[in-house]
Amino acid sequence: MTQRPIILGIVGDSAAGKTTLTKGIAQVLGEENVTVICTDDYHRYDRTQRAELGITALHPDCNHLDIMQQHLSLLRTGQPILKPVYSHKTGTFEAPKYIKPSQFLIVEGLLGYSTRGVRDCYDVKVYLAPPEPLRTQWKVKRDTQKRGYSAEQVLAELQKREPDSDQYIRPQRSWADIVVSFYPPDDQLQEMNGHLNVRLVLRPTIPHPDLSQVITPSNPNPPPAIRLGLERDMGKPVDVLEIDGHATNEQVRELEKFICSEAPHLLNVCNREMNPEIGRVAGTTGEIIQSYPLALTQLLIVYHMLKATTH
Ligand SMILES: Nc1ncnc2c1ncn2[C@@H]1O[C@H](COP(=O)(O)OP(=O)(O)O)[C@@H](O)[C@H]1O
Ligand SMILES: O=C(COP(=O)(O)O)[C@H](O)[C@H](O)COP(=O)(O)O
Repeated sequence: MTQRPIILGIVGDSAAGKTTLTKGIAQVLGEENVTVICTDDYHRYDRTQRAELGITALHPDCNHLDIMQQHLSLLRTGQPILKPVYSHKTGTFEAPKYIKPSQFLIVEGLLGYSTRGVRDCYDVKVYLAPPEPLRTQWKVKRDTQKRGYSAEQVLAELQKREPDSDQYIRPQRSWADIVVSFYPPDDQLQEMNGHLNVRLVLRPTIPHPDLSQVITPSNPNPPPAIRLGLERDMGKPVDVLEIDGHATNEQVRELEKFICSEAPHLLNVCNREMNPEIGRVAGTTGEIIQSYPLALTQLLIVYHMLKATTH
């Protein structure tokens, strides 16, 4: 049993859902067992300086990626760090914070997989890739409600950032063990967060549970609510698991039980009475999000984190 912290990376563009997923996973693992780090704290310039220099927060040069990597290497061996603190409220830096990692460490942010050295620090790597229209909707909502921007400012900022998103953020998808995309059914972009489907790209870079034992191919018309397929992602073969927001409790339970039976450490997590919270999480704007697709995504990620403790 390993003594060092198990490190989960959650990377994705701004408002892709990193903080929300992080919170859900920390809830499942027990918040007292989890340390969370947001790599926005490693921004090199504050908001005013970025505006003066005409650089976006997404550009590698706008972040102390070398220090971030040093810190992750220290945390990986259980050592403490003095982490910088960036405030989204004021757009400035605050006093650094002493951080000693607990049993699990979640590192979430924009550029977490941008160098080889930093990628080597994680046990499990997740990339969040909602469809761009949904991310825009999420970003406008959050940044107007929580960060004091107008909708016009957010849309203009997204446009300004697009070249950096394309060049530096999205390519990181290729390094992830699991790519998570929540998406609205039938491409309807309404406010239906409770019923979003999820598409999980499972790369063979970590050993996933053999889901083909429990999800068998069936008549595609109408498509079943839980589907498993073999596809290509960025040119490489991957398994793709899709769970619809309208999947029934019974269908979800079967998959949940199978994943739980594969990892004895998950027994506590899998007991719904002990974990009524599974799949329920407060979004960064305070709303309660509860869905089976989210619950199963959390469960699969936690499965890998707990498996990593036994290596
Ligand atoms: N899985 C989800 N289901 C529904 N809404 C979500 C989900 N993830 C994120 N959101 C919405 O998107 C907003 C931005 O998400 P957040 O977690 O703050 O993104 P990030 O940390 O990547 O910038 C949240 O305030 C929430 O309203
Ligand atoms: O893109 C992000 C990252 O945060 P998140 O991934 O949570 O959206 C922020 O906009 C920058 O950190 C700049 O900060 P600010 O908006 O405070 O200038």
